[in-house]
Amino acid sequence: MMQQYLRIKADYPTMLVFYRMGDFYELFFDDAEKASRVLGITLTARGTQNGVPIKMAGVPFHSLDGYLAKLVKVGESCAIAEQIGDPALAKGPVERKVVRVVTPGTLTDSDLLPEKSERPLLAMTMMNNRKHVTCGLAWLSLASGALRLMEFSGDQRSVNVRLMQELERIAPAEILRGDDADMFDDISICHVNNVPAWHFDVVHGHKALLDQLAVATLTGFGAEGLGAAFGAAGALLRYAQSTQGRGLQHVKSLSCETENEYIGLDAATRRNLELTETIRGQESPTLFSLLDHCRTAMGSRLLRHWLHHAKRDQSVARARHDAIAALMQHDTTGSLAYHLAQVPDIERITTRVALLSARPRDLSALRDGLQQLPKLQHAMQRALSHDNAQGLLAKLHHGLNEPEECVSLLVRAIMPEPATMVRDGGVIARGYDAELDELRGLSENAGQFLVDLETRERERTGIANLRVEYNRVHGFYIEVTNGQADKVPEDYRRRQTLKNCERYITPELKAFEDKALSAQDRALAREKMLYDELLAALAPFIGPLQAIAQALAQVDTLCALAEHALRNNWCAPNLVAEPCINIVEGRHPVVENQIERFIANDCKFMADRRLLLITGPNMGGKSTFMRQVALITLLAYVGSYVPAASATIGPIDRVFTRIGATDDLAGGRSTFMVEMTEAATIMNGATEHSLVLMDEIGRGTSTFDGLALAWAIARHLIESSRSFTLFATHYFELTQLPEAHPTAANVHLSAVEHKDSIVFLHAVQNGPASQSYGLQVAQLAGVPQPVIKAARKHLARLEAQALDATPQLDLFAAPVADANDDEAAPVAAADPRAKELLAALDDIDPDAMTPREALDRLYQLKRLAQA
Ligand SMILES: Nc1ncnc2c1ncn2[C@@H]1O[C@H](COP(=O)(O)OP(=O)(O)OP(=O)(O)O)[C@@H](O)[C@H]1O
Repeated sequence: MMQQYLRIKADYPTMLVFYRMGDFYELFFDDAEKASRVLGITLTARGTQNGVPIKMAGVPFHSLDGYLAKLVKVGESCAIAEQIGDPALAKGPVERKVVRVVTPGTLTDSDLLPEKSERPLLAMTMMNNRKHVTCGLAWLSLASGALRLMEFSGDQRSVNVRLMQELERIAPAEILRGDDADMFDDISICHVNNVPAWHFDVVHGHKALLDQLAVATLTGFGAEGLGAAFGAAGALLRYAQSTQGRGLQHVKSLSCETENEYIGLDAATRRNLELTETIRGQESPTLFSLLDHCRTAMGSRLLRHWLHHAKRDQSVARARHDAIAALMQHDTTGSLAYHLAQVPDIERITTRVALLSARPRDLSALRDGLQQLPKLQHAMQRALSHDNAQGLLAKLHHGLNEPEECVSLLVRAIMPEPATMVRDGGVIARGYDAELDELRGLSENAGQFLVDLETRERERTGIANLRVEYNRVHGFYIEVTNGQADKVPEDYRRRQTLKNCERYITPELKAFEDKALSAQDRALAREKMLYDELLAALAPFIGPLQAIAQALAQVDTLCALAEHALRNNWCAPNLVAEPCINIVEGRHPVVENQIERFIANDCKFMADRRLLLITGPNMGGKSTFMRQVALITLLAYVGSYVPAASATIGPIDRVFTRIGATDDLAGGRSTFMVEMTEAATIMNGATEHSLVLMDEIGRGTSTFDGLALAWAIARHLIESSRSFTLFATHYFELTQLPEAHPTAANVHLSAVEHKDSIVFLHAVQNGPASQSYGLQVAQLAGVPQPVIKAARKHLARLEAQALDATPQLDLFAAPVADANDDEAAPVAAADPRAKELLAALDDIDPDAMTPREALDRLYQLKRLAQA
């Protein structure tokens, strides 16, 4: 047996091999140790190898999926070796074979997959031509069958940056790369697998794609001219097929993403805008958690995809705006939502049908879900009459046509409420197969036979409490209590003795038992065969079912967006050709739901107003305002309505953000390093169609370095990038920028002082802020009074000094003398007037003065100070 195990293990050296032994799956050697550590199962030993005990750990067969889920979550891959031979016939160990391989990127089991997100498998390769590098990506969501390719090139550095951005966007669960590649060593976002480099052969990859899609050319998919991406696709398909142990008949189409198809969002921006994950890595509150009113998991997954993939092409978003308008106007969302809630995850069920792993309840749910389609079409009818809806909604309406042949097959074949597993029987409907019905009849009629037999035997023996019964272990028997045992006839054979009774069998009952049990076995075998045939018969419907799933997902997502827009009074954005962003009374979509009274703010960018310098107190709402502008812009391009009174937005190619300072200690970068890396990305990538958010750049270093950098960065953005930029800062010196640069303007968030405290108005107003209220905010935050007092004193001194310094901005003036010293002396060193004052004070002997002299001296000191 161990030899057999080692043979299997040799084929799957990097995976955990689960080896079926009776009711358990066992792991051995290092696999056992790792599994026991990750899963918390007991590590034991069995036998020895070369005198060393063989480590072993096992899990019961019925709880395998739960354990697999845990392992996959931590990035482990597993191979499941089942017994495939018949133990009764086997000489030596039963034959075993790996029937299933589970890896993080190739999951299709509903128990192992997250419902609302995809877990794509991605293959990547880089081809070098002198200094020119081309990166090819291919990725596949096995659970939906969506296969995508992409290629980009440039010098090594720019390709690396781009690659990281794409990986953040695609968020693969598992990455494949050639075992010769050393350039992707620093990828830490998911599990990376090395496969032989020759798997990435371009010619072979091209052929693999043609075979997979059953076409003669890839031109129709827009894939002409690709190279490296074909190589990646070849490696990807080979790996995916090997894990499933069969072809991938649901992977039927291909889409090629072009470089500039989507509004570019780099990794930091996706995080900062909290699209689908908060900055702390939680699921809510995010834009996705806010908008996800979807009734199906397909809709939720599509919404998540849309949020990360806003297309630059305005017509895509416009068609969605029109569809939402139609759904809102005719108040169709309620009835649509009701019917959508009855629809199962048709996309993933279809995949399991294609992989022949669909369970009976998948098929009954598919049947019931498909029967909702006419009702959904009916519910959409009214919205269709809306003028704007001729486009997208009409297409989707058509896409929901019921596949009658498929539904009628499922209705005929599957019981209304089938059993969970085919092996338990009770799955195939009555009337579908005459032979099955007959076999079932035989075992089901047993009930009547047994009742009759019981009556007859009671009469024959005169035992009134005699019972005929059945259990799984002993089969059929006649039970007689001990007191009546003397009445038992000759032909009763004892089967079992219990404390109070005896159990017997008769020749007649034995003959019946043989017939009934064999009929049951045959019925189960027949059902299994019919079920397999049914899955095969469903194969032609895979394409149409995938199309229906896509239409359903879109209807669901649009319906969710319409519902949110209705409930929160959002408006339809207007996407235009001239460069501008004009938001009137905009709100932050997430924050407006969290606080009672959100103050709406306008934001206006146009050709001659490109950079807004935002000043204002801490807590004044600067970050919220900047984020809301980015989110409204993005939402408009996603195709959603937006939280504003009106929004007119021109072409946008990328959104960049530099918000908040976080350490990347794991990545070995300090706060300031992260800040500057992000700023560098922005200045290298932003164009005049980009929207840039810069929040307090430069605060991670010394005041003067920071101020100098912030100044230079702002100037670069104004003069070179010419992007639409929101630039929040606490450096008041920067508010002078608009004087020299007319495309920059000052705005500020206002606050008013009330006694010693401060009230934030959260309203964006023109012009720079007058003060920063840092101490008041610190007081609000509970900083102890003595500290506030000391700070206030120190601030007064610093301000006095600043007044004396050159009024013009002088970045490289000498820094303040010892700022920690509480005494006046160091100040005197810097100021000749103070020196004079101090000298005059020194001259005074208060004890030797009359009150009159003292008063005179006081006036003299005052004059000195004012001189
Ligand atoms: N427009 C608004 N209407 C009502 N409340 C708001 C508004 N904007 C912000 N707030 C509230 O003020 C809080 C602080 O906002 P925000 O973080 O944007 O301030 P900030 O100016 O960026 O502060 P800091 O300079 O300290 O980063 C938010 O948590 C929110 O509750």
